[in-house]
Amino acid sequence: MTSQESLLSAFISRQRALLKRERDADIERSSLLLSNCGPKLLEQKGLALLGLGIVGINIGLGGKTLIELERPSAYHTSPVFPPHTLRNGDIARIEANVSSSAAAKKPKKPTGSADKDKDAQAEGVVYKVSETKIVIAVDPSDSSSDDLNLPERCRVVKLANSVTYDRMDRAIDHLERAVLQTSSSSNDKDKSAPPELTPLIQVLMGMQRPSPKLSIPPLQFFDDTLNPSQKEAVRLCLEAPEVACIHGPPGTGKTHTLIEIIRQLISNSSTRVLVCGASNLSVDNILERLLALPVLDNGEKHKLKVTRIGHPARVMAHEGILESTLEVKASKTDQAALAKDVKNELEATLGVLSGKGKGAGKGAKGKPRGAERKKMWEEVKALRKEYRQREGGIVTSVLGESQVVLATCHSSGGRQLRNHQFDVVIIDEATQALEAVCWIPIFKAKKLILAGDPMQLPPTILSLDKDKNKKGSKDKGAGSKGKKDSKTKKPAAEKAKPGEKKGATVNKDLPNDKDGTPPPDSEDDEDSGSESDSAEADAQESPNASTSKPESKSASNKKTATVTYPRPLRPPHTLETTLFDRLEKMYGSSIKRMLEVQYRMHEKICDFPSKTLYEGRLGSDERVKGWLLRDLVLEGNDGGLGGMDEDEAKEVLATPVAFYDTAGCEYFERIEGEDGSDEGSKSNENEAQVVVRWVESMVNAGVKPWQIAVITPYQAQVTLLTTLLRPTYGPELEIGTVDGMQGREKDAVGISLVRSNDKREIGFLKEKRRLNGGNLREFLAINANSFYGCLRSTVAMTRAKRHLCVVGDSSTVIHGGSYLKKWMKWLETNADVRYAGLE
Ligand SMILES: Nc1ncnc2c1ncn2[C@@H]1O[C@H](COP(=O)(O)OP(=O)(O)OP(=O)(O)O)[C@@H](O)[C@H]1O
Repeated sequence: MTSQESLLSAFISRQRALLKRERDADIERSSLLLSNCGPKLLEQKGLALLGLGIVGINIGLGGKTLIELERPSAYHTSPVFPPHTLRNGDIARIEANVSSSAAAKKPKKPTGSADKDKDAQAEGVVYKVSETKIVIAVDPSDSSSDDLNLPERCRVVKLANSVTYDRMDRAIDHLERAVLQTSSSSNDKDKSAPPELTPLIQVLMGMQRPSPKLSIPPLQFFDDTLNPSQKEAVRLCLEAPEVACIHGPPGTGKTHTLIEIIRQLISNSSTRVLVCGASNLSVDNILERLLALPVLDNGEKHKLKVTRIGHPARVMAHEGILESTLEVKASKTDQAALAKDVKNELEATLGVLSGKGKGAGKGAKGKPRGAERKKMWEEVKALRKEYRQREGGIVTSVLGESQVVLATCHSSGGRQLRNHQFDVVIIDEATQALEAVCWIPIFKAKKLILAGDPMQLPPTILSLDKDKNKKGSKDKGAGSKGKKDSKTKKPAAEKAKPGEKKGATVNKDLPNDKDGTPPPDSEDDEDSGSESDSAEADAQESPNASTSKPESKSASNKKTATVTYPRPLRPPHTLETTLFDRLEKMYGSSIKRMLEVQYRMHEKICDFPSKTLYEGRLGSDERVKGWLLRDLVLEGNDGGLGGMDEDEAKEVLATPVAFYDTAGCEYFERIEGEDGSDEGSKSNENEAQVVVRWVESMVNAGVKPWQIAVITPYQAQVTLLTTLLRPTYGPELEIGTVDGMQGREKDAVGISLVRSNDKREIGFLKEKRRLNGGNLREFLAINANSFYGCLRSTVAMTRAKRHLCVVGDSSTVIHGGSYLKKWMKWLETNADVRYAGLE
């Protein structure tokens, strides 16, 4: 084996081992839950829906059987489901709804076990879910769920999603076969010819340098309002032969820039673009903006030919979204009528067989049995085959005509896109996607554009939590995600001892690197610098310059070391290292552009993140840099000053950043745990009262509740604040962890930091990406002993547009590592500091 081959093998083995560990952690989490909890408890935890009846059986794309379930009025007073976590794409099982007492009499079988009661259950994917109806798509090729002999009364239980892992594993197998040019990977049985080793794959895997820039004609921007850094990013992406990255800090117009790139790419050629996102929301966000655009084509206005694969997360947001789905488009083709006849026949036969859907005349008890049933199943199989063939032709023609196809990274690996190739693949939110999931669409194109912000939240990794739990980590806040942040400066106590290889404890069970391969990618080549390094060292180099110096390295490195790019491929240290991170490290700034003007925040709100996270280069657009609540209220917020004295109101509204410091007040946190251990979520009653007073002053001064959000990292504090604020201000005032807050912004944002104790302990607030985090995400954290079924929110200082108010105990928070220490110092100097106890 050459040294390059052993390097590639080491990288692939590490990816596989990390993915396996992640899959195991996920399975362990689900099966622990499923085997430990009865159905009632599962429903309470949002993982099951009980007492459902089947109301319809239809056929969806791919010949899948769509089983519709609702809450029958016979069992429930309300048809509305209780709160649950079943979402599109989740794997779920429909099973008999036996009562707990009946189940207790039977010998116990773990609900999550593979040993299935085949007669009374079917496994599938959540296809659609509304307040009152859930549709599960069952794949007929999974023979165990073919017979649909489902019970009268069912429940739906959420299962571990192995499909995602299977697709990622296959992508890594594919990668191995491509880079080593073997006909089979060490992991799979596929003996076909190895996939083409394109220049893109070679660049991504460090086998060749990026090729010289493409020469492109002078650019005519569709949107001439793009700022210079956005235009630069567009140019970089168009000129890059293989790969380009856009670094978009919060509110800098990342999506805006991507839209221009897509328009440029498809404007004058037959270029086809696959646009992927880490989440359905990010895909829909781009789709919505594309649908709003007219495109000039031969002098005439035409809508873009856009197709969305998979089910949109927000169907109602834009009427065109649903119209753009492959499903709806396919149903409108000329060939669709023929397929529809087959589909109707198929649905009718299935209805008879299940005794439920269309064609079921005899009721559940009159379902055909024996030979008659067998014969009907043969018919179903033949009809399904015919339907699939017809439908396959339709799908190919719809996709073939599309200039832009949009899908999540995961769903780009589905049957519909099999054998479809594109010129360019764009991955949005790439800094929140595992590298392996990015490879699913990468194989479908010759060129890759990644967009994201490595300074916001990394992908959620469950296996890191396991490691942390094993190591006795105490804090189980939203930060039970892994801690590693490639840019996070660690406080001295957390740094490795001299000679100790960082990551050694985490990776004990991973395969050793072969001789001669570089050590795993770790934090040791960065971020060991002093606290003050970031801002001043940043001034030395432009992030957009093609340079041989690394960006944001430790102070000493920055001052002395010159790094030669490209740097070799390294096996990842953790799955939190994204493809974006890795490429940045391998090729430096030559393949990346940072967007440098933000359009969201008052410049004061932007100042701290800019200095500490973005090397002081995040500027504010003229229109937003000075905007205050005062302007909002006085200029047509149709309201008076809510009874507040005008001068007083003006003062309240004229402050971009306020800090209520509770240091010395002894406003101590409370730990919400069954056993009172430090494991539980935390709340802070006195601090919550300060937040209430802040909200009161805002509203009294004329700010509307819908213009305000309160964010806190702890679920217990969210609950407390909700109890205190909701009765007065209603649901318009957003509090904490609502998943719909992802990517949102508010005019006034209050952050309640909660932590205050005399031990000076502070847990997951340490993660600086979490504080900056542009995305609020829900996170179900589970460990071996207990289930934290709460939806957590990310504290996001960059959500605020005109006013940010921080409430917390600086004397505790200052011990949360260098980033928080810096933040507390910054607040002391720059914010309007109000000592909570005195006011
Ligand atoms: N060149 C520009 N001129 C004027 N406004 C702009 C420009 N670029 C972006 N914006 C505005 O800035 C806001 C943020 O843009 P966009 O949603 O594209 O940013 P983003 O980086 O994708 O956001 P997020 O931080 O949520 O990821 C939008 O209101 C957008 O209209």
